[in-house]
Amino acid sequence: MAIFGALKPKPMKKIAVFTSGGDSPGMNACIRAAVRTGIYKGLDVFGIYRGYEGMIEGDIKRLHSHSVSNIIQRGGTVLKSARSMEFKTPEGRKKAFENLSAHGIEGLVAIGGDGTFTGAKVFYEEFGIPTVGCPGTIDNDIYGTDYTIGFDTAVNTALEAIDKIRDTAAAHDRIFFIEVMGRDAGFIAVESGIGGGAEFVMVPETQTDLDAVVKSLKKLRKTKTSSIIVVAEGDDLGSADVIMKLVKEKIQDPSKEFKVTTLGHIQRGGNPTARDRVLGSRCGMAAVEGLLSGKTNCMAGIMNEQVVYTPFADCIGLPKPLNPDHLALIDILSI
Ligand SMILES: Nc1ncnc2c1ncn2[C@@H]1O[C@H](COP(=O)(O)OP(=O)(O)O)[C@@H](O)[C@H]1O
Ligand SMILES: O=P(O)(O)OC[C@H]1O[C@](O)(COP(=O)(O)O)[C@@H](O)[C@@H]1O
Repeated sequence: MAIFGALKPKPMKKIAVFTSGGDSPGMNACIRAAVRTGIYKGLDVFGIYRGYEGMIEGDIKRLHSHSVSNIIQRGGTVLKSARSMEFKTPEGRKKAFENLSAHGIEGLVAIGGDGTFTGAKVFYEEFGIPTVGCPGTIDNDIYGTDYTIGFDTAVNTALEAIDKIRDTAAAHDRIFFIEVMGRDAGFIAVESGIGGGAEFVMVPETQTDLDAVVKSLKKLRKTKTSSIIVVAEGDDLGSADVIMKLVKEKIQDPSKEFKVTTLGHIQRGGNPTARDRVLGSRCGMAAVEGLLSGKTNCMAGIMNEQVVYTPFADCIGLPKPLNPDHLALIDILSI
């Protein structure tokens, strides 16, 4: 007799976890949580080293509870990360599938950003290995989670640098352009700008009005002797250096000194903050629980303090806009 009804998820015995794309502080907490949740639920858990590159090369090892001891406080990723061109080809993905099959791996936890989820989606659609993602990027530009793992640490790193630059900017009456990371998104710039008391924040999401900036800077000079301008690396006008030169040219005031500091990869490293450790741990656990309950092709994120599973298609395809209240705050508080 045929029995109809909802299909029960096939019981899983072996899963693997990997980190891919840009690394971010808190990824280790996420790995640790995925590994230990898997073991707690009776699974064999494997680690894939160097993301999709390691999947293609078969760089896959069994992980135990002690394999993830003493990593929660560390930046970077113990599984290493890589950007893999070969995974973008059907041949590369076939090799990856063969390696996973050889280990009997039936489910994946993919920790990374939108590129990682794009790869995971294509791979799932081709080979059907259930995959749940965790949002690991400092940029916070992923739909389906209030914050991404690593964002809070990156903002705090940028903030610490801005505080230090502010001391010397004030001492010498200088105008500083500080470039923070954010190829396509201005979240780090906005939050570090608010926290650092920046006069202006320039982000890829909005068109930067150079004339308005110059006008305001000239006006501000009557009340302030130094200024901090935070520029996201992907601003439409270019890098902090390019923007500084454009502003300098327009201000035409030889008494004013302009300086540029590019913070760069220090924002990607360092010990994760408490927030990133908790977020990483929650997402890692939710990813494994999601896999075991039959979820796939989606990301485990946290929205309003609750675990939420969002299809990869939405995480990749839907925009995550900046909070307009944050932008207004910068304008008002910089007078
Ligand atoms: N369209 C795609 N098809 C297959 N794999 C992809 C695709 N886009 C990205 N990937 C894989 O995901 C990896 C990580 O993506 P990347 O954009 O570098 O980082 P992030 O995940 O941090 O956004 C890439 O190196 C590539 O191997
Ligand atoms: O030096 P890399 O690895 O290209 O990383 C730089 C990039 O990392 C980021 O912080 C995050 O990028 P991902 O989306 O790939 O995680 C970008 O803002 C920045 O341009």
